[in-house]
Amino acid sequence: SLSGATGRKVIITCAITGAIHTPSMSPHLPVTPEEIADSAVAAAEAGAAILHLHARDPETGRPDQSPEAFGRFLPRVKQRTNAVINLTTGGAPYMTVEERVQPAATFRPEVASLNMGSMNFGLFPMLDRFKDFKHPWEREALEASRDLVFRNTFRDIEFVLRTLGEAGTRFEFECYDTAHLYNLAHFLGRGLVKPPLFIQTVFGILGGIGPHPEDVMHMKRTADRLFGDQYRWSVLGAGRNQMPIAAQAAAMGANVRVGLEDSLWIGPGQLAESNAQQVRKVRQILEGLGLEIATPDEARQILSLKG
Ligand SMILES: C[C@H](N)CC(=O)CC(=O)O
Ligand SMILES: [Zn+2]
Repeated sequence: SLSGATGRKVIITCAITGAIHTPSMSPHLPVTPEEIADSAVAAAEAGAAILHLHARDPETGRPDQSPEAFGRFLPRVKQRTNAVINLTTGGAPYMTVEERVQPAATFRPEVASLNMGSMNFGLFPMLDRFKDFKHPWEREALEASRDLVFRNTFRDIEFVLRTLGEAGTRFEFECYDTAHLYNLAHFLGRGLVKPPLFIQTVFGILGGIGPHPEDVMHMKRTADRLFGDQYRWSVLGAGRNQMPIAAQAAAMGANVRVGLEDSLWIGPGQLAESNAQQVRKVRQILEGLGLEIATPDEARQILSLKG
């Protein structure tokens, strides 16, 4: 059964590389198609049921949202694991929604991320922590985030829902604040999204809600009120908040997301050596709470995925 002998089955999502962190920040950030594929498979072997994937230019590490870039590692990942594939439609926050939707429209994954509102996306504070950059685009991207609006209008969101929904792709609804939960409720009210809703509440990104335990409570209370049992809750904490947020929320019934997309760390001032290392750490925390890890097929059942 999905609620194991001792505890509930918890879905671990691992976000392998993302588009926020840059290669000079950590030698362990997967950049090339080989690195992304190997890291994804290792994360699945460590216990991740869902793999959230972005692509990068192998030379510069710059985010690359072209279907070709995803095609360089996806077949290899699918050959080596039956983990659920979750392709980003967020891309990098400065890309257009037409560009951002291309990989998922091409590969029709079981899951695609969907950002539920427009927001400031403050990456520039990382310039206080990281000083030396190999590639000029790295510092430029962080600096540019002072003026950056991550655009996700109601028309953009509807466009992604219609473009991908037709192919049976379901969504990881990225909610960075309570407003985004209300936006999701709006689309539920219009029948444009179907329960169970996989809601990924995001904590600690500058421009979104903070990482305080009361912020976690506030997002959960709001989601419970708006969606009742029609949603499956998951949390991600950015940076140093990753494991504390996972621990608190898992004890309250949440699924969890880890990965180098969301945090480069494994401990205070200690860079994580791999995505799998973060999966093993969060797994330890979850099993310490008496919880069991969901397999990919159990995750498909919990989230009603097309499989
Ligand atoms: C905070 C995360 N970067 C949220 C994210 O993963 C967005 C996406 O890819 O669509
Ligand atoms: Zn992402």
